[in-house]
Amino acid sequence: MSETNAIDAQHVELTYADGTEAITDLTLTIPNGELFGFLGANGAGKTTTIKVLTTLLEPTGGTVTVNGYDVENESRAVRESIGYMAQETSVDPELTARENIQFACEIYGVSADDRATRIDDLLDLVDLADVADKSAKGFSGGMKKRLDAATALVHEPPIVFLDEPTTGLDPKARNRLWDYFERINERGTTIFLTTQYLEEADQLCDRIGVLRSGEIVASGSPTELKDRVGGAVLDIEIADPEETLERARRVTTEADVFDGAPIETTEAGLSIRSTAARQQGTELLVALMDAGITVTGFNVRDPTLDDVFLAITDGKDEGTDVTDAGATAAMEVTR
Ligand SMILES: Nc1ncnc2c1ncn2[C@@H]1O[C@H](COP(=O)(O)OP(=O)(O)OP(=O)(O)O)[C@@H](O)[C@H]1O
Repeated sequence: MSETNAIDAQHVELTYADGTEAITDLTLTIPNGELFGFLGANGAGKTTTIKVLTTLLEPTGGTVTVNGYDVENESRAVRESIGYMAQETSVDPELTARENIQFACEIYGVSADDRATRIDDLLDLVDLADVADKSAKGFSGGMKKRLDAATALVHEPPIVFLDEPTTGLDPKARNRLWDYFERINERGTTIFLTTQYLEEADQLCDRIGVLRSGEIVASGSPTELKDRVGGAVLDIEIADPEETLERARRVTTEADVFDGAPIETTEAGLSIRSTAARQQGTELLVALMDAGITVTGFNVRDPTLDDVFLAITDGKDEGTDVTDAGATAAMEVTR
C-alpha cells in the first residue's frame, strides 16, 4: 500500500474503440484522507476517469495506482479496497434498509462476526436507524442515496468514489448527504467526488480538479482557484438596459480603468472581473454617470467557483498558471 497517496495517475490516456479520445493526458495525485472534487462540463471525461480508477476500463496509456495497487495488474486488489457509488442507485426496493446493507456485506465478504455491528454503525452514520426495518420502496430519493452510500462502505474501504451523488436531490436532502460525506471523510476515508454543482464542490472539497477534454486544466483548493481567476467581480446594473447597454459597454471600454479586463454583458447590465475591481470600480461609476447612464446597482464581490469554471471552460485561463505545472504547484500548496 502507498503510504501517502490514495490515487496516483500518471499521463493516463483512454481512447474508446471508436477512436474517441476521452482522456488525453491525465496526471493526478490524491493524498490519503483528501476530499477531492472532480469538475468538468458534460463530455469532459469524468465518468471515463472514474471507470479507469475503479478498474471498469483499462487505460490505453499511462499508469494508475489506487491504494498502491496497479489498476491493470492488480485490479482485484483495487476493487476490494474501494467503494463505488454509481450515478444510478443500486438499492433493492424490495429489501429493507438493513437487508440492503446485509446483502452488500455478503457480496463484499464481511465476516459474519462483524456484520451486525457494521450494519448498525452504518445505519446510524446515514441516519436511517429509525427506518432500518422498513422496505426501501417507500424511501425518498435522498434516503435511497444515503442507503446506497452506506452499502458502498460495508467493507470499510479507505477510498470511496461518488459519481454525481446528489444530482436530482432537493437542497435539504443534498445538505444531509453533504453532512454524511463530511462524516465519512472525518473518519479518514478518502473521497473522490464528481459533481455538477459548483456550490457542492466549494462547500465540501479540500481540493478540486477541473477537467477539460480529458486533461486537468486547473487544480487547487476552492479558495486558490477563486483567487486565481483574479481579484474581484464588479456587477453593474443600469436603468433601461435594452436601450442603454451598448452605450454603457462603450463607455466602460473607453474609460479603460481595468487594464483591458473582459467586459461581460448580463441581463441587467455589465460584469467585469478584474484585480482592480475594488479600487477602480468607483471611477467607472463616475464615467457612466458623466455619460448620462443611470446606474441602479453597483456591487463588488469575490469570484465564485462559477466564475472560475466559466473562465477555465472558456479557455480564458489558458496560458496562465492553470497548466499541469501550475496545477502541481497548487497541489503542493494545499498539502
Ligand atoms: N463507450 C463509449 N464509446 C465511445 N465514446 C464514449 C463512450 N463513453 C463516453 N464516450 C465519449 O467520451 C467522452 C467523455 O465522456 P464521459 O462520459 O467520460 O464524460 P463526462 O465528463 O462524464 O460527461 P457527463 O457529465 O455528460 O457524464 C465524450 O466525448 C463521450 O461522448
